[in-house]
Amino acid sequence: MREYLYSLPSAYFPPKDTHFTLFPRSGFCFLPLLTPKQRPPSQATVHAMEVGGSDSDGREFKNADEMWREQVGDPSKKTDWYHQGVGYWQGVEASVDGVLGGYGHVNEADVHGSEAFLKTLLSERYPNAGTDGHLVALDCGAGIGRVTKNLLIRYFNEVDLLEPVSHFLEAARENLSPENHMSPDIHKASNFLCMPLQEFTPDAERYDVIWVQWCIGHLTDDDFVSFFKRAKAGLKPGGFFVLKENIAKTGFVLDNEDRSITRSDLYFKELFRHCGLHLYKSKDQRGLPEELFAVKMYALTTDSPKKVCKTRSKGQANRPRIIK
Ligand SMILES: C[S@@+](CC[C@H](N)C(=O)[O-])C[C@H]1O[C@@H](n2cnc3c(N)ncnc32)[C@H](O)[C@@H]1O
Repeated sequence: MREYLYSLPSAYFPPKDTHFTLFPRSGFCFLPLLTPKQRPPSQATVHAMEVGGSDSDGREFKNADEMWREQVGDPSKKTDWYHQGVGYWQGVEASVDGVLGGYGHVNEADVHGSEAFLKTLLSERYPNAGTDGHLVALDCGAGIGRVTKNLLIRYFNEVDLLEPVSHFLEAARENLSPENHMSPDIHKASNFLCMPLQEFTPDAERYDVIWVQWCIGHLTDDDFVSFFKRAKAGLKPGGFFVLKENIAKTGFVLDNEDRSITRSDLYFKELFRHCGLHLYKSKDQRGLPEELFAVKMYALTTDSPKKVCKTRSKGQANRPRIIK
């Protein structure tokens, strides 16, 4: 499986068919793309987590289980995993460019894509929000408050920010201070919570939307599932999650530098099932540079989608029937 791997090329001249790891943090990490011929048989017929993956040094794993056992197989390794993940971001400048791994220029496309998705969701699920609602959102792994400042604060009356890296959170507090944004009396950043997702439990039914963008890769599968299970209780009735993430073409890609994994669409869907969440809608983010991972937005609900009422087909409706 690994014969398509080549030694890492010059960082500045990636050969064709290489792939930046989502935010090529240091800018030195290129991962090979699988060509169609090299792809594993068919993910549809294989359990998503049984599909192999690779890491940023070109190592291949048989399946996710093998990778997780090696990375976080005992409690001290798991502590190291989270310590190194947060440690990585502690060394990053508190700026848009910093939280976007040197790709600050994708901010605009990202915000546009998110806004279109959010608007559709709000109009479908909160048609009266503009007139009689008081909407509250949670921005998870909020960094310097980029998503809140450019998007959430315009649609929600209150936004809470959760972020484990204190210098990012302090920058967010500054960026979102009442004098730095419009109409602070009706739209405000309320709580700044310095904490990682795996330790967080929200207040019951506080949020209409819980937004999780570009941070869930830091969580192990177990913590992913237990986070969403706890966070469900933090949603108001009718509320929903938005998860916006990088998508691996197949299986997963482990980033050895910042201790995160990029999961495939099928991998995510399997985790959603474990969380007891329903996929309400999803959308691909467009307009990002080609060398980056694909990015997808998922809207997830705790209630199952409404059953489609079966109407009789025209053929049946017009057919003579016995009057009972
Ligand atoms: C790529 S940045 C994205 C920041 C923000 N969501 C945005 O889109 O601008 C990743 C963020 O995840 C945060 N992070 C790392 N480990 C985390 C964890 N265990 N729980 C929550 N956030 C974490 C980092 O500190 C960093 O702010």
